[in-house]
Amino acid sequence: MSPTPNKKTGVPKAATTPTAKGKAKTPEAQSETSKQYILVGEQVKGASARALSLPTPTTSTSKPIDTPKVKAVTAKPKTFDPFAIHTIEDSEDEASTYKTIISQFGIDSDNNDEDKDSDTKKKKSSKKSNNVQTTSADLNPDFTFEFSGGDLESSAANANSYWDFKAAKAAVRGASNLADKNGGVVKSDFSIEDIIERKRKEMKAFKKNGVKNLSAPSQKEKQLDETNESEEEMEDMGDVQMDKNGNFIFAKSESGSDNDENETGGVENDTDEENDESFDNEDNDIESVLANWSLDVVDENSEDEFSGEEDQVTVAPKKNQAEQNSDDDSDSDDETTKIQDIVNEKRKAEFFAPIPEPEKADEFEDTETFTNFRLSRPVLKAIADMGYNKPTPIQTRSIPLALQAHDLCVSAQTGSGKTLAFLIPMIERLLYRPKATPTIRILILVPTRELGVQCHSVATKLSKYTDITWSLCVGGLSTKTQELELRTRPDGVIATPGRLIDHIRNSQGFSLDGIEILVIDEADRILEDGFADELDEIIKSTPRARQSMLFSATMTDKIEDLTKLSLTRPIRLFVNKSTSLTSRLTQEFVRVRAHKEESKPAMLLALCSRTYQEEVVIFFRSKAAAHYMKVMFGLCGLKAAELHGNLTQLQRLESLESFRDRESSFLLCTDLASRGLDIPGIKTVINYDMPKSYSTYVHRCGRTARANQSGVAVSFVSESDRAVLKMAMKMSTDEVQHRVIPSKVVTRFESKVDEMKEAAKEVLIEEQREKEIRAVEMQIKKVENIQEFAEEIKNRPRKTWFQSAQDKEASKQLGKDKHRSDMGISSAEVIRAPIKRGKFDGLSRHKKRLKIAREDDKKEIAQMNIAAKLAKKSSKPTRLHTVSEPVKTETKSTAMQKRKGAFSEEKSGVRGKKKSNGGAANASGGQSSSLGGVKTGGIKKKKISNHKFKSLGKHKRKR
Ligand SMILES: Nc1ncnc2c1ncn2[C@@H]1O[C@H](COP(=O)(O)OP(=O)(O)OP(=O)(O)O)[C@@H](O)[C@H]1O
Repeated sequence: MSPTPNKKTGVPKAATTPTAKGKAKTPEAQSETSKQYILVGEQVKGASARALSLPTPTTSTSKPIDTPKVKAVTAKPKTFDPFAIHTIEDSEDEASTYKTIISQFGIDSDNNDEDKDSDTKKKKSSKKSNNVQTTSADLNPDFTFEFSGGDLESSAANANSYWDFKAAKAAVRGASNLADKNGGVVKSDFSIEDIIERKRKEMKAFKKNGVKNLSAPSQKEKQLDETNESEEEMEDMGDVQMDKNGNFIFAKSESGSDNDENETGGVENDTDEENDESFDNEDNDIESVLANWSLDVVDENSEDEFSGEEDQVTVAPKKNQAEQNSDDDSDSDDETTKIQDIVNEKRKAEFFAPIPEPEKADEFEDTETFTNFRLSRPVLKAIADMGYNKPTPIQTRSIPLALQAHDLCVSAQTGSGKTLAFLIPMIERLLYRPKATPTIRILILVPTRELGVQCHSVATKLSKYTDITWSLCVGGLSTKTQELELRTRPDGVIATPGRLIDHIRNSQGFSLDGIEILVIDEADRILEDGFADELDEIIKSTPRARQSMLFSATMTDKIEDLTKLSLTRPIRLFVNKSTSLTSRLTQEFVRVRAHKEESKPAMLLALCSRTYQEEVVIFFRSKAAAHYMKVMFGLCGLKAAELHGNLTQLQRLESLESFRDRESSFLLCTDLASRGLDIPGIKTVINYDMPKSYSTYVHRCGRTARANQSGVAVSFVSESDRAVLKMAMKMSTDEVQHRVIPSKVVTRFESKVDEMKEAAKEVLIEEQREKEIRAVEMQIKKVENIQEFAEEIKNRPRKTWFQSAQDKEASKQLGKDKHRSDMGISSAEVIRAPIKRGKFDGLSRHKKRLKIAREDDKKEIAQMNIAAKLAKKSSKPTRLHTVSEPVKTETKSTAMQKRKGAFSEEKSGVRGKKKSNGGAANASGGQSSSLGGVKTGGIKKKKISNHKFKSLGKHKRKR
């Protein structure tokens, strides 16, 4: 059986062509296709050109891969929905079939977890082995990958343990001390919960008896009370300020925003500048959209019209397509856009490789199981253990291409399974690595620590039956532990950019020279300004001949951004429109009128106490607001966890754990949690503050309605949020809903909030004191340590930092600026002036050249557009008097020409003649000629003024 080569690529079709639906292959056939698969790898052009040791799964002995025997499940149940939740009732028959297979072939049943662990341990101890078969010796040689994805009970269990915090928690800085304190369990030693609970009880007692049941203040508190006697009327508590009436003021400045959560000191922000601009332009249109909402019928201010207790939910009318198009048309210059599109498409066609033929056809849409990818047995078994039976569309498309070592640029909806789409092929390829010298071959970059923890957890699970090792290098975890781990040269490293650079610079012997596959998850985020310097440094440290894969739900295909990554003819796989949300998501909007902004806490409490009571993620624009609401929720008796950059790493992990384990019903967070986090079962996302960019909105909403589940996204929309609202309505394929919380209810909750204000203030003050005490204790401990280990500290090699303090501040500032613009914080609210950065600051020569080239390209496109416009203009019949009319607009380049003196003047005169004679500016050089021709009247005026300036000194000119 010889593979049929693909006409274009020479790649044998058999390698990527799935078997017919439901058909299982005999072991012989499987082994045959495995042989073909090896051939495929050898023939892949890009792969061989890069001379990787991982391009395709092949052993050093060139033995055919020992692929699993696929046993046909004869009575194949109805077509499988990959995401369907299998209940015992609907799958009883299937379950019995599987159980027979399980007992027959020794696949782990639910009580076999320990065995699995011991299997893994065994494998770890025999890691030095040089052959993939050695690992599979630990496995049942008769393992069968069944179509339904294995033991259903264990899949359900696995679904809940997608996240595993144990490793991360154990690696948290100083975790061992905490474990000692807490009897072996790693737990943070300070929690605000106790303070809130105490205050809540006091409030209750006060309400009941009219007496404030104050607990006796501790000695430390007494001391602090004395020192704080001279407190100012306005208390500054870091993020939250309080006026003398006890009202909290959330600083709109950067102090409250979650600016330092990513590993660079940048912010969790979103670059969608183009969209932002168009939002601004469209601002007026939204009036009509809002007016169309049944606000005339239901007004939260009018009690008579709506005096019931239930929220009213109505459908917000959507403009029809024609109206939408006409709106869009009026916003943009048709001709210019068309030309831009053509130019862009041309550049993209040159930059991206065409999708190889087999993937073009929809044949993979029907891929029944993971076996069709010819994956090795250990990988298939791990997939089955995790409960996955059918690849999602993005997995179907990207796995075969990734296995063939192509560079990929992938965009697919949130929750569509992108993590497995890159992990499966990487693990498969790692199985065939040369093992003589351990090398770090894979690098996965993620923007946030939590995403790193999650990805590490999935990678570890998928590698369960292999000897592949992973290391997690993210901020907040012990650098020492990571350093030791990196010395063992794990096969793959999952890292946040900042921590990775710290290791590149300071961990002895650590380098990225051996990297063969680079994956950037949430790539559009990492390509943003906040990470620019880090990314440059990382890319420089990895070999050019590597495979690179970029993934995101809002992936950019802007070539300007992608060139930074030195990709090799990447394939663009955009499975869904990158800005569209799943149709299983219901979008609701709650209008917040300008004078009702201060009612938002009450509205949120009303919503969470009455309507959305469980598995709710709430996004705030600042850490301070999230924390304050956490106190309010606590005082109301609602169990809420918080997740933002003001918490320690351990607290962050604990929050996630408590939310994941349903100990807390609400997760109050900043955009730190907006990307990538996969917590099964989230039912609702609430945008307490609407983000300013639509792509952030997409990522936030994407925390629910994942993996074929449905969900609701509720957003509070203020006057200033109209742009995103309009975009959301435009992009939504379904109707969006308008929710009105009755004013009676809001008023009731407002008085509750008023009642709690004093208690909340006390909680925050108490917390602040606790923190101060701890800070002093830490300081004392630090001094003691310095004294005790002075000699050792002196002898340590000096750490070098990627950025000087000034640089760090500058890039932080950049990020903050971006965050402010994303969150719509006006410059008037900004306290510090932004630090200016030179255009080419921190860029290598190569990068500088690229940037210049890109700018040149931009200029060229702009000039072409102008030329086209003028050509269009000149083709129109001209009114006689227009010839002598002065021209209002002028481009920079013509102004420059004019400054060049007599020669250029003469030239422009000639051009002017050309124009008036010929009329139409021809394409070749027509651009400047047409410009010169039209603007004769204007030139003279401008020229005089230029001369006037020239005769002045530089400083005078400025004035
Ligand atoms: N083949 C599959 N069958 C069933 N469930 C799957 C499959 N692949 C992934 N999943 C599940 O889908 C969920 C979402 O996966 P994942 O986190 O990879 O999504 P994503 O596309 O990366 O989302 P985001 O864009 O938000 O990062 C996970 O809970 C995962 O367990």
